[in-house]
Amino acid sequence: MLHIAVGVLRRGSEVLISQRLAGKPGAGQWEFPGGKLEPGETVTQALRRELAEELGVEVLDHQPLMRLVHQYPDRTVLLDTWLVNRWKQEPSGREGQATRWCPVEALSTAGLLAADQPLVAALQWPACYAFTPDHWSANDLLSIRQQLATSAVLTRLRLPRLSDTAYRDLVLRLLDSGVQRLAVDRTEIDWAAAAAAERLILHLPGHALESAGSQAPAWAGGCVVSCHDQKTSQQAAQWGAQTLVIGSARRTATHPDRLPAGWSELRRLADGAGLPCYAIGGLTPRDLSVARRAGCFAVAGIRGFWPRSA
Ligand SMILES: Nc1nc2c([nH]c(=O)n2[C@H]2C[C@H](O)[C@@H](COP(=O)(O)OP(=O)(O)OP(=O)(O)O)O2)c(=O)[nH]1
Ligand SMILES: [Mg+2]
Repeated sequence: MLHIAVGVLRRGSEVLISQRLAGKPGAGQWEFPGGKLEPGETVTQALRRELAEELGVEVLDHQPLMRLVHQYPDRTVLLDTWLVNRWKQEPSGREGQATRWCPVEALSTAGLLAADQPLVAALQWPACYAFTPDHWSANDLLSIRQQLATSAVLTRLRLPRLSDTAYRDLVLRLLDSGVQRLAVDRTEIDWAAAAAAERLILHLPGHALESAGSQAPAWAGGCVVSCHDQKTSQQAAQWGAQTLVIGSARRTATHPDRLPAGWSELRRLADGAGLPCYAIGGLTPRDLSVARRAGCFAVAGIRGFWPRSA
C-alpha cells in the first residue's frame, strides 16, 4: 500500500487543488497537493516536503483531517490527509501543474480523482453531529431553534416518543425557522411531498440496512449509517451511505454495558470504511483532534453536544 501525505490548504471557504501532470496516473484530473512518503520519513515530514516541492510553501500549521484507503486497479493508496490553515509564501504550481482555489461546495464537480470523493464529503459535512436525547420533546427543540439555525453543528432528531405527525410538524417548523439541514430517521414520512427533502439527511442504524432496500434512497442531503463493526460499515458503503458514525470510542451513559471498541479499533474501522466517519461514544466537541488522529474526520454524541444538560 502506498502511503500518501495529502495537504488541504484552506483559505476561508476555499481550498487549493492542482491538476495532475501528463505522464502520471490520473493525468488531467485534479487532486490535493501531496505525494508518497520517502523511506524513513514521517507523514508530517512528507507533507512539508511535498508542499514545498509542489507549491513552494512552508507549512506553518497542520491538523489531521482524515485517513482514507482506496484501491485503484493497479495500486492501493492510503491518503493521509491534513488540513493546512497557515503557510508562508504564495502557493503556485512549482512543477508546471495548474493550481486553483475551489469553493468547498464546488469540489464535487471539480474533476477530482475518484479516490477523493470521501475527502470532499469530509470537507462539506459539519465536524460536529449532535443527537437529541431520547426524552426531549418537540418544545425542547423549538425553544432552541434560533440557536440551531445559526449553529454549524448538524442535528439528528431521534425523538422516539413523537408520533410521525408530530415529528413531521417539528421538522417543518425547524426548517421554517432557518435551520439549514437536519438528520431524520423516519422513512415512513413522505418528505418529498412536504417539500423538505432537499434539506434532510437520512440517518439509519446499521441493523436497519437489512430492510432498507438494496440501494440508499436518493436524498439530496445524503445518508448516514451508524456502525460498530467492519461488516456493517462495508454493507453501508455498498448500500450508498455518504458517511458513517462509528463507535464506541469510550464507555457511554447511553450504553453502560457495551465495551468500548477504543481508539485503535476505531482507526481500523475508519481506515477500512472508505467513507468519512464520525466517531461516537462518550465524546464531546473537544475530542475532535483526538478523533481526527484516529482517522475520523468529525465527532458525534448526545451529552456534551447541547447547551444544557441532556
Ligand atoms: N497527492 C495526491 N495524490 C492522490 C490524491 N488522490 C489520489 O488518489 N492520489 C493518489 C494518486 C497517486 O497514485 C498517489 C500519489 O502519488 P504521486 O505519484 O502523486 O506521488 P508524488 O507526488 O510523490 O509523485 P512522484 O514523485 O512519484 O512523481 O496518490 C490526492 O488528492 N492527492
Ligand atoms: Mg504528488
